[in-house]
Amino acid sequence: MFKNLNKTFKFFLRKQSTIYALSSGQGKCGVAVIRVSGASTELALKCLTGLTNPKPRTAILRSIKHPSSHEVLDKGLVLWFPGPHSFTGEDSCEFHVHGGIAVVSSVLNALGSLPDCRLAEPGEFTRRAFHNAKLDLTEVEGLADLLQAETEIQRKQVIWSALSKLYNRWRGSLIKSVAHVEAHIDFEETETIDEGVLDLVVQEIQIMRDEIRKHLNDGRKGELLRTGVKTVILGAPNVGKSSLMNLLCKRPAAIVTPIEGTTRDILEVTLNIGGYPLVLTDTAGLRSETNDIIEKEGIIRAKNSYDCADLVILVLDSLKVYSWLHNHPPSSTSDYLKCYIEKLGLYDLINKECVIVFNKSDLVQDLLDLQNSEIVHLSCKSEDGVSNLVNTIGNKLRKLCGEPSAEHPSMNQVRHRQHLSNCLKCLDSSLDRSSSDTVLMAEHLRKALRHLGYLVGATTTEQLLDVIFKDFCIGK
Ligand SMILES: Nc1nc2c(ncn2[C@@H]2O[C@H](COP(=O)(O)OP(=O)(O)OP(=O)(O)O)[C@@H](O)[C@H]2O)c(=O)[nH]1
Ligand SMILES: [K+]
Ligand SMILES: [Mg+2]
Repeated sequence: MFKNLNKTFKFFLRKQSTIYALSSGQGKCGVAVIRVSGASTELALKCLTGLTNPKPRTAILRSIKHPSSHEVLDKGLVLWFPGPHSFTGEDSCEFHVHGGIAVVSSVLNALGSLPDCRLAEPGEFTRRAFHNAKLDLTEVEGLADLLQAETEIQRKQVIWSALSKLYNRWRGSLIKSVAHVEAHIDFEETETIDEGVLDLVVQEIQIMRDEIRKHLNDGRKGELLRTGVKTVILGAPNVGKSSLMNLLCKRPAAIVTPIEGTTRDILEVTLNIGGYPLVLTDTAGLRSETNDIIEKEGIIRAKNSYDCADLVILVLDSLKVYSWLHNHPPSSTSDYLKCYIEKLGLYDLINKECVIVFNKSDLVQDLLDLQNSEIVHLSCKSEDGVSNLVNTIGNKLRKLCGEPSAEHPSMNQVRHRQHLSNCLKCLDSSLDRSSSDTVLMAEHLRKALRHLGYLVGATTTEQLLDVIFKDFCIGK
């Protein structure tokens, strides 16, 4: 078996060429960083800069020349990171050159002229770091998220090391449990094993199962933070939905006119409110009395967005509320709201997170008494009430996404949820006390372990052997 492993490993080494790429942003910039990784890195350094035996991790100013024409391409800083103490785990180096397009492409071409050197594929540096056990899968995902994180809280949530630590702790404890159950099975007859071992395993599995269950019940907080909270603006025609959208995104994204039924298509903008990512959708005004087929289609689309929304911003026209109240004494604003929601056909609104906006407050004399923190007065015209609206939305977002912290990392990947749910199912089966079959229990635990392994991208056989040898001193 080891012989085969060695062969595979050598094959892998032979296949690995040295890769290079521009790792700072594309286009004109002050300094560009070109990264090289792989076995021929040292050779590349020597051919381009004449350096032999450079001091590791130290910036050295050198002329960078083409290896065959010896033409000076640029003068820049060069850094050498011998493996395994580099990002990828391989020998690596960096060229910090002037950021012009011509300079960058001439250095890339020079590297390309060396044997075994080729341009890196997207993500290849990270993939090599993963292969060399510099990062586990959750950390790789974390790095990708970090590069994409647009808002402050998203950045905070990219606490992949915390997630990775948590998953690896579960995995470590499960590896131990599997090893203990297997040893129990193997040594049952010889009575060299303590009976209490099995009870301890059951206890540990119960604790882990509860922890994973709690982690899974986080209300999709991490995922929301990663993909953005789907927020839909809804209301009757002409109440000012598109005006509200434009006000929040600070540009005339949607068409606003005094004509009812202006908006038909779904319009989406991405926003950052209080550090939380938001995908805001403007929709067609909801009404049943229209014969316009385009508007009808718009209303169907609005209802569809409502169905998959995480947050609803319900907009009303204050002037209409005012006159309705005048004509229907002694009704209250909450009576109006009930009728309004019913008329729009939003029966299950109660099950959604919702912010209610009484718009066009500039048109009424006295503000209506609302007595509800989820309702805000607003005038899109005078912009009165905007900060109150933003705060109210911000509170909702905090409720939906939570405040991620390193102590309570939340799941940010659908993939994590799948593997963890599968793992949980297996743990439940392993604890099914109706059968006292330890062989079956071990089988369920091994399956659970496999799912945690998929999660962090690791195999388990060797670690299992480690525990078996360490904990039981087999062959002593
Ligand atoms: N006085 C006043 N007028 C407003 C306010 N907000 C919007 N309006 C006006 O109300 C009219 C309708 O605004 P829109 O933003 O197009 O309303 P809508 O809800 O998107 O309309 P539809 O897309 O047709 O359903 C426009 O003439 C706006 O200028 C406000 O706060 N005060
Ligand atoms: K309109
Ligand atoms: Mg509109």
